[in-house]
Amino acid sequence: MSEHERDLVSPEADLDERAVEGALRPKSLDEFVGQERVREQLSLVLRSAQRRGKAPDHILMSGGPGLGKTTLAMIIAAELGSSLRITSGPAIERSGDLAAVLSTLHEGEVLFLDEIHRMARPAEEMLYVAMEDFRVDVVVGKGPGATAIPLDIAPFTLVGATTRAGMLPAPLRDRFGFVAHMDFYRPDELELILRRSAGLLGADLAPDAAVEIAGRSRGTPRIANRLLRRVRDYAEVRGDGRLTLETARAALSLYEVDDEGLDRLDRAVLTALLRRFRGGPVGLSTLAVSVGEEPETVEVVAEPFLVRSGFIARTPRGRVATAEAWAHMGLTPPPDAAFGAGALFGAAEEP
Ligand SMILES: Nc1ncnc2c1ncn2[C@@H]1O[C@H](COP(=O)(O)OP(=O)(O)OP(=O)(O)O)[C@@H](O)[C@H]1O
Repeated sequence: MSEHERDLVSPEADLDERAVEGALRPKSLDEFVGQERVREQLSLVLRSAQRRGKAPDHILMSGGPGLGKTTLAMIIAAELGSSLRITSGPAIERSGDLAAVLSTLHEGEVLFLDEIHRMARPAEEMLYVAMEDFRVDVVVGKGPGATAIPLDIAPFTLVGATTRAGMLPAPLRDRFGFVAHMDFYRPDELELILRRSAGLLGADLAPDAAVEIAGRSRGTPRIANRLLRRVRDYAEVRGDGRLTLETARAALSLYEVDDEGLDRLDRAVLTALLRRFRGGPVGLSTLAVSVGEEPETVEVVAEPFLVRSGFIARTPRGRVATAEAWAHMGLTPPPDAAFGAGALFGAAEEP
């Protein structure tokens, strides 16, 4: 499977794609589609801070890639009328890296720290103090002679983002005044996002084509916008430029993204599980070998969405196809199919 094919339904983006995405980002909370609860909560946090004339509490956003965390961080800064500084956990390898960022912040600035769970441990401790007391202790010298020189920093608001809130140490989590949990988007929300993006791209998107693309976008705005760009390409080259239902279907079938948003790898895994292993249970490695992939690829790339969509269940005895998987692939389950024989009943998840 080529990189390009897989990229179509991956929730991650490379630098080139992020540059393209910039043009499609909503600029205010009102423009931000979906996540109603988060939007309402956030709006309250920001308004009350503005009334008090203070920087709002630190904000943690948790949720998968492509759900709009960076976009929201930009909106927070814009709503507060302040500027945004962006860094990420992997970029902070030593506490000095963090000290350099913190000590150059201006009053009221918003610091967006993406993938905060991947920050170096010593930097974490420095961040605790900075968040609570707006102070950085800079250590000068080494060994027994080392001394910590306290340095005041400007009051700021930290916006941390993580795909795994559970992986954050409790002392760090506790220092956030508000945690925004970002969920996958409903198809009607994705439809709105697609219409908005089409408008910005100057594309003529038919309402039923928006429904079609939304249904294949895995609940993720980034994937929706990406599929929209591919359908637009197709419409421009092979059609008259209009994004009709027919064009959307033809384009997505060419790119092998099916009506549930499964791509070739997803379908290969399901086909192997159903045809070769009669729906399982089968171990991850055996399943991976049968589709010619590394177990890790199957586990990390394909499985999470297959499990989330209810096509595969992870049981202590291995992977099992559900009734939905048989139906989606247009196959008839054998009478002794695992999902019917109580294999799923009461089964705990495999670690
Ligand atoms: N609620 C939304 N309304 C409209 N567009 C959205 C929304 N959420 C995300 N998008 C669009 O989806 C794309 C990806 O969003 P964003 O970069 O904010 O995701 P992210 O959660 O920060 O992802 P990552 O963790 O990979 O950085 C952007 O082009 C953005 O404009």
